[in-house]
Amino acid sequence: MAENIYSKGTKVWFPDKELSWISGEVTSLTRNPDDTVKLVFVDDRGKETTINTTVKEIKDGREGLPPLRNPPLLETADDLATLSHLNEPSVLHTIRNRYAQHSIYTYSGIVLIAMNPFQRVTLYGPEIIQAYSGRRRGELEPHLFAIAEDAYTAMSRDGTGQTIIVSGESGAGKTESAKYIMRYLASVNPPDAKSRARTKASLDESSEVERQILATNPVLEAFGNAKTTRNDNSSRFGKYIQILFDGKQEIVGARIRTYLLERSRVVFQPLTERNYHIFYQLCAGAPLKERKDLGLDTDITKFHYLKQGGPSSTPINGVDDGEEFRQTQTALSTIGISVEKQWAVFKLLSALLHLGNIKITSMRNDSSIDDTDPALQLSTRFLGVPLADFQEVDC
Ligand SMILES: Nc1ncnc2c1ncn2[C@@H]1O[C@H](COP(=O)(O)OP(=O)(O)OP(=O)(O)O)[C@@H](O)[C@H]1O
Repeated sequence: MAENIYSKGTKVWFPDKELSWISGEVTSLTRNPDDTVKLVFVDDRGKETTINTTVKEIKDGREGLPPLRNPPLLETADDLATLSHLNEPSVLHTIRNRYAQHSIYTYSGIVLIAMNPFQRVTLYGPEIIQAYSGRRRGELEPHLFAIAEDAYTAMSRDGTGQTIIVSGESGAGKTESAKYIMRYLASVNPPDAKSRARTKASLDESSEVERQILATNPVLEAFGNAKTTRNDNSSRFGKYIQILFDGKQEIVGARIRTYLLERSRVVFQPLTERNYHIFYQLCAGAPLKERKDLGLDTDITKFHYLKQGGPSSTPINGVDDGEEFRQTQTALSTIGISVEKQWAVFKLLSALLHLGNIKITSMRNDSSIDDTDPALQLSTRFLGVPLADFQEVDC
């Protein structure tokens, strides 16, 4: 019945140019004997809207009828699946209300929706890990740790692999969320341990393999993340991380597969954006001798491949590239890459930077590179390519 869906005082939503959606309510409903219905609404700006419809159209949910608003009690529900009216404005409004109360997570059935807080939040400490470990979903506030715990429990119980998919637009918080999930999994004890959650002290003493797994993050970010207009630390690749457990549910290793690295960024960056972090880290953090040997400079404007984003692209607010370089080196060592190999990689990166500085002179039907071009000499030396061979390559 029309009166059951819309009646005087029923709260609804209207589209709004400024706010996306604005609240309104039914101020009168007239049902005629021929089952036509006249609905009058007033929104929060005082604008009146009249809709002529029929009982059948209301029952069928005709397009164009304003979506219904939920009762206030449900408007901060921690699971969208419990909303009486599940429509776009109700979903957005509930998530917004929760965000205003500092609850950045909301469930939607088995899915966890995360709103990026864009600031440090005290939600991920060892005491919170302890609180979620061994608890069922729904016992505590929605959280990434509850999702990780669910996956861990299902794996232990059923002995089958579990998958957590993290998706969202650029800057939504996927990388951060995946790191917290990894940290959680690296921090919980197997189900038969005396205590499900580690104490703070034993959290600090995580095993070598757990530390190695967590150390993959700074490495992947140094080589695969860059500043973009949307995100200062944007992952320019997709990744599939497998965390491997033994029969006792203890972590024994990890496998990481990466996909579709944005390779073009190495040679070109749009205005305000940067190349991959590692290049800036290397220039800022290489010790004096190595910097000299590799022909690097702390002034990144000396390199064509680093300066195309313009002066506002670097440094990144709150990021010390030199310090990050040391952290990348430590992480590389933790995952077992020798210092010698690390410098072989850094030499290759330096070769790329010098390649970008080679001056190519175009002639009528040809082009040439001057033998004495220092960028040519350095890049070929670091790549181990004879200078003459390089000059002759047809592009
Ligand atoms: N849970 C969080 N707590 C605090 N800050 C966060 C959180 N999640 C994201 N951020 C902030 O938002 C920024 C962007 O997040 P993140 O890099 O995870 O996005 P993304 O979805 O992986 O983006 P991209 O697809 O561009 O890689 C982070 O650098 C961080 O500053």
